[in-house]
Amino acid sequence: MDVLLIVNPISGDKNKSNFLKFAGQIMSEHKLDSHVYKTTGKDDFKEVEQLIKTKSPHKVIVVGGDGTLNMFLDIFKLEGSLIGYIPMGSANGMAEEFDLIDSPKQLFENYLASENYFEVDLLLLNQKHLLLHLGDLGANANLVGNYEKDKSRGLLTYAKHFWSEFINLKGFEFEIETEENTYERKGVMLAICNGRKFGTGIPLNTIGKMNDGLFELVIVKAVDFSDLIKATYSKFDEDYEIQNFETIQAKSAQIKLHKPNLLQIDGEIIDQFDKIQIDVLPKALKFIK
Ligand SMILES: Nc1ncnc2c1ncn2[C@@H]1O[C@H](COP(=O)(O)OP(=O)(O)OP(=O)(O)O)[C@@H](O)[C@H]1O
Repeated sequence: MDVLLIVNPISGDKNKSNFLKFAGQIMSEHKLDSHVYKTTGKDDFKEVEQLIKTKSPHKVIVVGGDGTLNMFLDIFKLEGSLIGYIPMGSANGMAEEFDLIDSPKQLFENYLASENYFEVDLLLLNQKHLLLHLGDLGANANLVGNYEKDKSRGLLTYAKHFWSEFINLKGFEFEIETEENTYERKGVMLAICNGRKFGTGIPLNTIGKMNDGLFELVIVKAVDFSDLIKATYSKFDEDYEIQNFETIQAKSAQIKLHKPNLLQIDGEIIDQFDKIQIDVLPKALKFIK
């Protein structure tokens, strides 16, 4: 198969029917052997795994938020298709990271036309969970968790949970052991970064590269948390705003928490953990450029 197009119909509350019509037309004009898979939120991994294993698509183009891309990492990494990502979620950290500024239609045409790609590392957490972009423990994960549980969506609901988390910021203690050192620390958030920027464009660290075989752990203390908010308004001034965050770069690490804490990966809540082993899977994915 030439192209498998995976679309999350609900991501970002965005209507994708125009885009789908356009994509269908272009693919039939080019006489491409293609298939469109719309996610349902149930058994998507199995369905896509089956499609990829039986049809071996040359390119897989994913339309949705970071969470949609994350759903299929395990199969993408095994089968080695070229991946095109079209951001249409509510928060699109990967779009910021890859600087995807073209419209969805333009991106789709670019991906069909190009055979060039760049390779990207993945992080493996506790031998089980794949992280493409950013994960964290503490304040932000709690915020994502409370937002997900809320029946209402949208910016106002997000703001409500943001303030309740911000007013009740709770520090937690943890130990980080890397190949080189052991660190005893306390913070309100511990970020695990393959990339550098939140979906809003807020940079968490300035040294991360997604293909260097390394990751960054960023410790955010209560006083620094307000910097994160300030940084929202000055996202172009990376070096100035985030100079306070302690950043530990490593090839592998183990985090031990004194008490279990909620972990979010690429915007999705995973579970509570008191121990997290982090390893890098170097150059595990091929993204079309
Ligand atoms: N048809 C569907 N109905 C409901 N949920 C779905 C559907 N398809 C996918 N999902 C869910 O969508 C999530 C991924 O959404 P993604 O993060 O890409 O978009 P988003 O709009 O940015 O999300 P959010 O608003 O939660 O941040 C996954 O948890 C997946 O299970």
